Amino acid sequence: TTHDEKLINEAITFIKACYDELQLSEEQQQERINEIEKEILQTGSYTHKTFELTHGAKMAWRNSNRCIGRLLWNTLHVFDERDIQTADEAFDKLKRHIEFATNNGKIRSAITIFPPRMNGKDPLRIWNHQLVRYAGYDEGEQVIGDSTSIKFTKMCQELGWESKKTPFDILPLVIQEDGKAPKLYNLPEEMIKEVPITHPDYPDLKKLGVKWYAVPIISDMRMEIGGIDYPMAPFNGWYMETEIGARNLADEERYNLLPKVAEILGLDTRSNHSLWMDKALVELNIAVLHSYQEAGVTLVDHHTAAKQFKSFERKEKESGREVTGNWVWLIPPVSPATTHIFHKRYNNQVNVPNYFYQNEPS
Ligand code: HEM
Ligand SMILES: N=C(Nc1cccc(CNC[C@@H]2CCCN2)c1)c1cccs1
Repeated sequence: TTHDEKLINEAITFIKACYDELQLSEEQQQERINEIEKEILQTGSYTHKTFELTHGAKMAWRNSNRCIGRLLWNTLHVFDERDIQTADEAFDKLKRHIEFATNNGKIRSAITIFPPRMNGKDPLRIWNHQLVRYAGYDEGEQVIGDSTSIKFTKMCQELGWESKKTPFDILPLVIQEDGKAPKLYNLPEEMIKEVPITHPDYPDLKKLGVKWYAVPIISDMRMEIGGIDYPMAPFNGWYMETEIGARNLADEERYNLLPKVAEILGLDTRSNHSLWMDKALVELNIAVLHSYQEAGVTLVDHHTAAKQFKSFERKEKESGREVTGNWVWLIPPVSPATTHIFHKRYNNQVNVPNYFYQNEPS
């Protein structure tokens, strides 16, 4: 079938599912399908109405197989910013997103949707993986900061970015307009909430001078709804503690804190069977939970998150929808077998609307 026929079919599939869920009549559905068919045949594409875009973004979250946080899919705050055209205007909307989502620590899940891909071209693109993230510097024998940011940090420096080279330098936003040269935007420090990591029983942990940022905002994925691609649609939720305590701060290739935590705990790090690494790991995750609680920043522990996911499974069944999921990503990296997720299987079929990886912008 031609490009237009393929798009018409994808649009019809989406409108039927979306209008059924919103309990809109068959007539409204058929009328809208006719209207879209006409627009596609005349222009090669079609434009979502805001209510379709809003529900589509929620359906995309609900279909995200790797996400344990899907119980709240219908509470997503959607900002429709498809009339934004310049990088400067986009920067203003990204600052608004950060402030709305942070909400002084009572995090609100949100997505800001910028113009869709048209004729294979992206009107706007963010080059950052997340709106807030730490820089990484490869100083030969040692890495300073977040090793996953080394390549992006080098690119920022080539674009003229200067920094203090601490382990926690907040990266600038890199926003590209219409395939042109990308522009750098520094986020106001006061806008970025961070959490110092301390432990209720081990005061010495504070001496590590470790912190993490409050709100994870993914800015490099493509949202697909009814055959339309949205290459710039940053979305945030809140963290599950293991992401910070068992991966970002624990991985050898990241901040590699387990040996330091073990020393503070006075553990015997000479033998594996003392399980010192496991003890250090659990205490680091306890510290992360404690620190975000102290700072009044929303965070969920992996047991609560798993229980919420169980509720999501029940609610979806009641709604007559099959839950799809990616077991490998859904089990938490700490004590996975203590959750129900570990002991069952999930159909990893990828449905649309959904969020996908996309080619790096250039
Ligand atoms: C509200 C709190 C939320 C929690 C606690 C949560 C938790 C998680 C966790 C722990 C992961 C695995 C991340 C990793 O291992 O790197 C994940 C993946 C994912 N989440 Fe959620 N999530 C939340 C909200 C959201 C929202 C609002 C969206 C989108 C609207 C979303 C979409 C996704 C997607 C697309 C992935 C897969 C990312 C990838 O493939 O790299 N989540 N989520
Ligand atoms: N809690 C979150 N964590 C999350 C969700 C999606 C993607 C990511 C980043 N994942 C990429 C890293 C790097 C490879 C494996 N994990 C984190 C959320 C981020 C945005 C909304 S929820």
